[in-house]
Amino acid sequence: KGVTIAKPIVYGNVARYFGHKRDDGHTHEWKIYLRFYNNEDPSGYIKKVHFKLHDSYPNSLRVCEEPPYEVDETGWGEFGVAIRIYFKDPNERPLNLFHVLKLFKIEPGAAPDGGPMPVFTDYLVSEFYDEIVFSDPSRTMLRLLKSAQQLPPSIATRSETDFEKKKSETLQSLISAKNRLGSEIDDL
Ligand SMILES: Cn1nnc2cc(CO)ccc21
Repeated sequence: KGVTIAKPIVYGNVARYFGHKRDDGHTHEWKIYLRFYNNEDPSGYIKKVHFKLHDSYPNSLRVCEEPPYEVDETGWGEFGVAIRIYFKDPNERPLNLFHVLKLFKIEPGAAPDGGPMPVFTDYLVSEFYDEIVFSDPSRTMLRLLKSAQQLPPSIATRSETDFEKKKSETLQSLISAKNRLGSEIDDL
């Protein structure tokens, strides 16, 4: 019968340049986050979320026991962050995601030697859309997955990228490309 439930997620980071280097060497404040699409409240089926920062951060393993699943920090460097999602159903293995913290844009060829130049833009977003797919979840897990409610829309939970707009634009470009290709084939 094979039941699969897909839960759309968005994860990534936003970053803002202070405008200068602070005495402690920090140049940016940033937030790394895991959000669920349509602002769904996953706390019914998610036990906790771990964010493993660079080892040189004090207590580099940050744990979120409830939503919002995010870490606010300041710093100067970009590095990989391991995100681990633990589910309430002990039969569901924890899920690992990986996100490279992005603080600056790279302007190719902007450096004096023609190489890439990191540019400190005021505000930057680096986020990705993905899905958690549950295959044949247990009866209890299935109930929890289906009963998830929506969270009250708060500023914090609004995703930075308008994925609905991106989705329709992508669909439109695919349709026009298909038509163009079709007419080219007709002209052959
Ligand atoms: C790698 N990185 N980038 N920014 C950082 C800040 C700290 C805390 O002072 C530790 C490590 C950091």
